[in-house]
Amino acid sequence: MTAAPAIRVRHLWHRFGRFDVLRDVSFDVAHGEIFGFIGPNGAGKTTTIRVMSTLLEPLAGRVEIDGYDVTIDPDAVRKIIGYMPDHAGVYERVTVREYLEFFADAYRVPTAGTSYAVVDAVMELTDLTKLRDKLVATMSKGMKQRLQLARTLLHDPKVLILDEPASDLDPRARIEIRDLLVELRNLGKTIFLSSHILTELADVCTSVAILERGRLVVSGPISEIARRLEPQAPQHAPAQPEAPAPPPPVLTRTVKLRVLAPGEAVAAALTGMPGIHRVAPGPAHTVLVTYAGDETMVAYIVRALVMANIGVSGVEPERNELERIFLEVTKGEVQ
Ligand SMILES: Nc1ncnc2c1ncn2[C@@H]1O[C@H](COP(=O)(O)OP(=O)(O)OP(=O)(O)O)[C@@H](O)[C@H]1O
Repeated sequence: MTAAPAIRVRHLWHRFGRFDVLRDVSFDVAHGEIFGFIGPNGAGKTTTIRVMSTLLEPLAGRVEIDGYDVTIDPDAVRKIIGYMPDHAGVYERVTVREYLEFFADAYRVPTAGTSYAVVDAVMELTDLTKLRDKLVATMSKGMKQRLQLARTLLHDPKVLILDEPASDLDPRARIEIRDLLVELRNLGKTIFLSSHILTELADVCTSVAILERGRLVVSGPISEIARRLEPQAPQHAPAQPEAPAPPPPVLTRTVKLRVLAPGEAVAAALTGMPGIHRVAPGPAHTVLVTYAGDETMVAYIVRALVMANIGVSGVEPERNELERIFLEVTKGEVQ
């Protein structure tokens, strides 16, 4: 493994006409990550991806894939990446197998004569073996998306760059793509994916970069960003103010608990516990507990309930970490 990150973007600028589409974008993607590149429509995600995939020369800045500069060494980059554009068409009048054999030849993948073992392996991995003789034209959108992903895997790329891989998919197809991405990561691939819908693949991402109007708002591992956004204790006692200063805003989280007792019993058990802000009924016989603090508070809450003889059968954050980060760092242009 090289010392260089899988993807390194430095001070990337791009302009279409007089419009700055990317403005000083910098971030790193470590090897083995599933990295979510998130931003609203028009934020500049596809433009960044096209630069990373050697399809567009940046106006300024530098992008490296596994240490290779996309402008200086595009051929080396193309061998390392598997790029799946958004809304790419597929050839319709061929079978799944014919489609993949065609691209295996186009990529000059060694095929051991006409046996195309690599196509078999990729179909197996992407769960397309059963559909091998199916005409592409008759496949659902989700299946076609899987076929596209299979195509990007034929030359065994180290880094997958997927532009909106789950857009327009129904929930089942989305889950299937998500599971496949996790499997690919377990095989050692680095996966860079973009999305304008926050919740789409958020739960599989290990790190994210959030782009808004061509500028990077935040990037890094989700847990680290969340920690950075934790309210900090004041460093110094404030000088004696004339009038009492308004209290600083307290950032809170809400956890949804499934409990084997009425909500009033939960409220009674948690009343007076430091950090608890609110206990309210939640959907479908759950209780929403709002608290200040980090995840250890959840452990204290559960312990307090168990000590009060209240069984807890489920614990889930009302909003996942990424959604919380999003709401705090963006200006509200994201779904
Ligand atoms: N070839 C082009 N010529 C002129 N303007 C362009 C071109 N490509 C993109 N743009 C503009 O650049 C901005 C960023 O586009 P880009 O496609 O990178 O955004 P995006 O974040 O991928 O959005 P989406 O989620 O809609 O795909 C948009 O305002 C878009 O209209």
